[in-house]
Amino acid sequence: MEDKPILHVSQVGINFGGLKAVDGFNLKLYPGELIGLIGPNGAGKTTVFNLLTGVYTPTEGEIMLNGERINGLAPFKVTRKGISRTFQNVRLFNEQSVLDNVKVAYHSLARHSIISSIFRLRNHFIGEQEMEAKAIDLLKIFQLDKVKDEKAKNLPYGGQRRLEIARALAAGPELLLLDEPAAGMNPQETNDLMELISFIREQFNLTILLIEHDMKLVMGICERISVLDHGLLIAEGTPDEVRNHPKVIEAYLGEEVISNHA
Ligand SMILES: Nc1ncnc2c1ncn2[C@@H]1O[C@H](COP(=O)(O)OP(=O)(O)OP(=O)(O)O)[C@@H](O)[C@H]1O
Repeated sequence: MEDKPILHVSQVGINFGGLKAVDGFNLKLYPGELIGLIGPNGAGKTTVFNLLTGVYTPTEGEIMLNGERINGLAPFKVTRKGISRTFQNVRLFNEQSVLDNVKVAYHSLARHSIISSIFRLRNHFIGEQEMEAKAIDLLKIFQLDKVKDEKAKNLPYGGQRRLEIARALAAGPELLLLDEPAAGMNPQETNDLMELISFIREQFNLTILLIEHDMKLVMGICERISVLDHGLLIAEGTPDEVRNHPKVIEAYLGEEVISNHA
C-alpha cells in the first residue's frame, strides 16, 4: 500500500433541515483498494456518495482527492478530477442504444476538453471514431458488444447494471463509486459481478468504493469495510473485524445476520 491516500475525507457532515444525514465522516482510500461502505437503510451511504461527487456540498469537513480539496465542486468537474459513479437505481438513456450510452460519456468529456484545450488544460479532444472504438472495447469487457445497437431499456436488468458501470468507466476514473451494483441481481449474476469488479480494478488501475447490501459480495471482495448507522461511522476494519463488531451486530439486529452470509 502506498502512503498517500487517493481520497481523504475528514469530519465531513451534512444537514437536511434538522436531520444530520452524515456526521463527522472519515475515510481514507489508498490507490488500488476495494473498500465497502455498508449500513442499514437510511444510514447515509448514498449521501456520502453525493457528497463525494459534488451533488451535495458538505456543511462541515473536507474532501481531498489526490491532495486537492474538492468540497462542493460541480459534479462534472469532480468527474474530470477522476471520480465516477453508478447509481442505486440504474440511470441510463433508455431510448438510446447501448453504444450511445457509453459514447455519451466520452462526448461529455470531449466537450469539456475543447474548453480545456482553449485554456491549455490537460484534457484532449477525442475524435468521433476513436470514441466509438473505445466504447466498443469497453462494451466487450462487459459482454455487451453483441447488443451494442439494442436500446438500453431492452437489456435484461443485469445487463443494464453492467452498462452503467461501463459508462462510468468511459470517463476514465481513478476512483469508482458503485452504489449497490448487485441490487436486484440473482446469485449467478452477483457472482459474475464480483469477478467483473475484481477484473476491472486490475485492468483499469482503479480504486473502488462499494455500497452494497449483499453481504456475501461485500465480505467476499472488500479489503476493508466502513459501517455507517444514523449518519455516524460506527466501525471500520477488515470483513472479520466488522462482522464481529458489537455495534455492527446491534445496528443490524432484526435484519439479516451478517455472519450467516460470509
Ligand atoms: N436531499 C435530501 N433531503 C432530505 N433528506 C435527505 C436527502 N437525501 C437524503 N436524505 C435523508 O438522509 C438519510 C440518509 O439517506 P441515504 O439515502 O444516504 O441512506 P442510505 O444509507 O443510502 O440508505 P439506503 O440503504 O436505503 O439506500 C435518510 O434519512 C434520508 O431520508
